[in-house]
Amino acid sequence: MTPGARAQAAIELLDEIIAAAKAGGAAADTIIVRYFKTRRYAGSGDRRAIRELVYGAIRRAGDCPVDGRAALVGLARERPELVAAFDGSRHCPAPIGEDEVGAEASIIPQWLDNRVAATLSADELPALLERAPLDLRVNRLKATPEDVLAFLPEARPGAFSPDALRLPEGHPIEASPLYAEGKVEVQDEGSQLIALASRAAPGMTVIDLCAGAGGKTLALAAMMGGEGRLIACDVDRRLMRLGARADRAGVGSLDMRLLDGAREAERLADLAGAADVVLIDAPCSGTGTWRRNPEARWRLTEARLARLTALQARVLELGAPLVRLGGRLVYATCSVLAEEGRDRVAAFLASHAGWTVEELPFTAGKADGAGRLLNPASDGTDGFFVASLIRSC
Ligand SMILES: C[S@@+](CC[C@H](N)C(=O)[O-])C[C@H]1O[C@@H](n2cnc3c(N)ncnc32)[C@H](O)[C@@H]1O
Repeated sequence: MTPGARAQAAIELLDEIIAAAKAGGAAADTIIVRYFKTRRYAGSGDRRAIRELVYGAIRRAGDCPVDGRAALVGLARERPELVAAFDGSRHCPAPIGEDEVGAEASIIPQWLDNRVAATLSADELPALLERAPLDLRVNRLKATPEDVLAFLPEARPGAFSPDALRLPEGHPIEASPLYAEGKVEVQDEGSQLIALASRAAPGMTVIDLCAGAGGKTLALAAMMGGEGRLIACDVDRRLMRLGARADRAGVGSLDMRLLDGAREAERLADLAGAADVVLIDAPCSGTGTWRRNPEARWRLTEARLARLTALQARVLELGAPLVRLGGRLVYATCSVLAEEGRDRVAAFLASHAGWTVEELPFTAGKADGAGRLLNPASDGTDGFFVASLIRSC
């Protein structure tokens, strides 16, 4: 494909991605895979180049551009070599008009500027959109970091988590026997710290209330060393993928509960006051993971954020009664917004007597209300808020 045809393909893809973001449709990655399935003439070099253009345009636009052309013209204003691809020939985009400026460059959607500024400084913002590193968690059920390092000398130990290793970008770890044998999981070091915050240990009863596909459940299982009771719950069917992942990771017994969103409390009634640890990795805006998912900025709206904060309050209400006296409630979000993190926990503490705040077992992040806030610039992790509360009566 010519540079112009690649630019045209990028515009078409961006049009679809923008429409999907506005309508709550498929993710950018899914749209790109689908697009190339029906265009076999695009070789691997074309695909790589088009993908790079699409993500370049997404990363530089905090607000959703009016259309794909505006998104790519904005990128071309920063990359003069791309302007020539707009030459108007067959299968190529029309030349860029003199007064055509394209989508504005920004990191944060304008409506969120002040809210992000409440927790992060201006020099911490660019890292929210920089490429994420490739982190591994060594699965202690099957290996030690030393075992893994012997096979992966290119890996570097993480800065905070004893089980974290960082690989060079693009490393094909998923093709490695270490991965196939369940000795390592791909997991951001920040996610590993959320599991560590739980202080889960052998013999405990641990509930992962919002387990998703089980990334943190597997980390909890490794901390428990195969002893105790681990219960993974979620309202989303992707929880069912956890069985195969747990087998690969050598997790012996795991209670999986697919919850009905309207009747969760009923399904959890037998666990009231029973848990040493309840982890609530709450559904959130994902502002801390924009570097992996930059188009999520185009999907977030004021109304969606309000629905999420209400849901966060609800899952806290659901999880708190499951904690035994002296047990621990760990609340986390992969968001840097105060309303999803420190304000959520402050509201919980203000309306629930008998909970005390506990120090977290790591130094990453900065103090933020009752918890700590990790961010890519200072910690090299995704952005996370996490707090640990102990039930005292
Ligand atoms: C941040 S994700 C969890 C990610 C997961 N812990 C991991 O490490 O991969 C939040 C999860 O909360 C789940 N969720 C939303 N509402 C819920 C509810 N009422 N009860 C339990 N889980 C809920 C979502 O389905 C989603 O999987």
